[in-house]
Amino acid sequence: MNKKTVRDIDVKGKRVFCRVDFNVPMQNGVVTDDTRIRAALPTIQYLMEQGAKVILASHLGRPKGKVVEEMRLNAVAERLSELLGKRVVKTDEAYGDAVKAAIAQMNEGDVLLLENVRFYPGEEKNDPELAKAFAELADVYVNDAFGAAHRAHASTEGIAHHLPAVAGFLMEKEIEVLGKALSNPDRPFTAIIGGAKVKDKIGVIENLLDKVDNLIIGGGLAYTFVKALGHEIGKSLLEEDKIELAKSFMEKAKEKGVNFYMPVDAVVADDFSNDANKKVVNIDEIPSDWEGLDIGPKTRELYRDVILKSKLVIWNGPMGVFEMDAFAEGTKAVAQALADAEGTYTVIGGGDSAAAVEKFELADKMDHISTGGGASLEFMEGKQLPGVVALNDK
Ligand SMILES: Nc1ncnc2c1ncn2[C@@H]1O[C@H](COP(=O)(O)OP(=O)(O)O)[C@@H](O)[C@H]1O
Ligand SMILES: O=C(OP(=O)(O)O)[C@H](O)COP(=O)(O)O
Repeated sequence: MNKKTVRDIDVKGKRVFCRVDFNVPMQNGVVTDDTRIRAALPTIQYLMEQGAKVILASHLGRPKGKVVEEMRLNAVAERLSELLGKRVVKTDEAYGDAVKAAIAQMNEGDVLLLENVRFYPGEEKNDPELAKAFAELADVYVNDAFGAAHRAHASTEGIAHHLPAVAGFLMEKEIEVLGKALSNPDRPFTAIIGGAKVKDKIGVIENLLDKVDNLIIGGGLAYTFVKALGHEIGKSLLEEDKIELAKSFMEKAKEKGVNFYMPVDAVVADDFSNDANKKVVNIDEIPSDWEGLDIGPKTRELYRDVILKSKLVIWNGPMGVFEMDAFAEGTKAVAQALADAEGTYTVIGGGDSAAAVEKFELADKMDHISTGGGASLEFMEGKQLPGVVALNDK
């Protein structure tokens, strides 16, 4: 990565505004998954050890510029205090005089968490005044919020124009792993793209077709490709306006010598529910009033073989409706193949694929699980992430 990191600057005694992504799931005021908090610990602990005054900032949810009580960061501060074994001070605002006063009380190695930055309308508008108000709190800016790096907001982008601005360790690792995959991959390099909609994955398929040896398609979006081959897909998900695009992707794959893998069979159901009637059919035999909700057993075998023969695999998007146990087998089989693949570097794009490997308790078998769904998708589309671009070059 050609951006400066926390290693490149001296932070002793300095006030460090560190943007993290603590956008974590919560229920009844308790953090239910602290993965993103734990992922930021190396940077926070490093800053503490170096004698910085660590001022953390994050968004939570989408409060749309207003205070939403359930989206306060108090529970996050509590969980962070437990993980650090040190009390984290939490302010009720994210800038202004009260916050400045709290910061003035900090000693070297102390940690303070600001209130949800999205309580202010200027955050998502990247309002220069708000960026300045954040910058006034600190001497240095560190961005460790990979999950929000695709957002050009006041605390992820604007502030970087007012202070020395560097990446944290999580940001560095995410960019290096994904960056290496796209620029200098070990081969065979396989991408597995699933999920609901072709529309959401156009950019990533387009970009990856120039880079991969194998492209595996699954999930709801696969049915538009099946339709493009001329097969009936019953009530399966279809994006009529993307059929031509699906055809062009298959043609492009052929031209480029990319092996394009599609489901050869499917688990179809007579209703979109966990206890629907279901059966396995060949992909060209989907009955007219049934819908494909998972890849079938032959497809699972086929995909497993490709995965086991790869040196690098990137996975984004489930193979079926994995939230329902009846249609989780395909996604589980792919996760299991990744877990079993020895000598294969496995990268899980965030979002539902990360949720799936957690659900199947295979997370510790993966080499890298991205903390950003949208961010890793945009990165894989070949887009520049504003939160990274704004940091100081090496
Ligand atoms: N065959 C299918 N039919 C309908 N929905 C599906 C199918 N396969 C997967 N899905 C749904 O797609 C959703 C995930 O899609 P998406 O948001 O695009 O993935 P990601 O978050 O990994 O980018 C899941 O909720 C899953 O249930
Ligand atoms: O959870 C996030 O996105 P993700 O679910 O795509 O990983 C990030 O915190 C970004 O949140 P946002 O999509 O509300 O900007």
